[in-house]
Amino acid sequence: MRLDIVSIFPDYLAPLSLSLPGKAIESGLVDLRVHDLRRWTHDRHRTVDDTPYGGGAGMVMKPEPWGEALDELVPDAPVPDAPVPDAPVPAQLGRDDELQGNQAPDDRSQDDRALVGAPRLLVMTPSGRPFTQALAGELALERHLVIACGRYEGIDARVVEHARARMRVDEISIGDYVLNGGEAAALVITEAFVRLIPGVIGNPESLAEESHSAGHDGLLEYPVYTKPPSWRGLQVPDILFSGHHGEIARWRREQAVEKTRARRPDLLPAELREIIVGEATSS
Ligand SMILES: COc1ccc2nc(C(=O)O)sc2c1
Repeated sequence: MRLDIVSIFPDYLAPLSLSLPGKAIESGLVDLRVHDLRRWTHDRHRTVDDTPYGGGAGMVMKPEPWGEALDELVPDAPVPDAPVPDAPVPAQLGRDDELQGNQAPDDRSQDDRALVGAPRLLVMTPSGRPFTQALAGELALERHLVIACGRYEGIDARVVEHARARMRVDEISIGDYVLNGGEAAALVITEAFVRLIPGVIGNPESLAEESHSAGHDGLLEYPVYTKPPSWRGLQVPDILFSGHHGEIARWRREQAVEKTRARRPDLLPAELREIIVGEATSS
């Protein structure tokens, strides 16, 4: 995968050279290129923003630098008409695939598979669609991603409008809170999808039982323990010493369901949602 990230604070993306993303880059699985948006400015002050039309507080990112950046990073290559080689199946898709009826890539139509090879622009914005594990699984399949990190009050809307005419564009948010710019969000989504690229994590099985993974029905993870067996008067649950793998798996599933029910009932599979009949009929 080629990954271009454009920001006015390129140093903010330095942590991507550490840990897992760093290993993915060293191994050549990810070709990361971080760019300073000001490279595509031509005035003495390297201006990237201006006052908003219609008034209002703050500044808006000018369209020209972004337009020139995308022209350079995503030349107008036609969508590949050659058959797309088998796309690597993602280590996992998230639960909201079931909710949204998404198919695993091997069920994609030929057109969809052809698009997998076309560049995809991700614009980080608080008004974007929520980033999910399912989307992370999709992005792990892409060959060329460009991530645009907004700042100030956002990027002139014509940048996305123009880009949509020539590439796939997703406006994405990592959550319902306010950041100062898209760089932190870019770090988060990059960590989430790079680890799903086949070959990045040594043991893909470790992905199967993570929170939000389809292999775990999208449930939250069960509690984990390691040595010592007793720590500050707190014991490891006896079941984990039993050696009964079936019983241990059952206990872990129960723990995951209860944790999900308590913290994220919205993630519970329909068949596990409690129907409290008594209360419903007493009135
Ligand atoms: C102006 O640029 C911003 C500002 C806030 C923000 N918040 C994001 C989020 O994903 O929550 S992306 C993003 C970009």
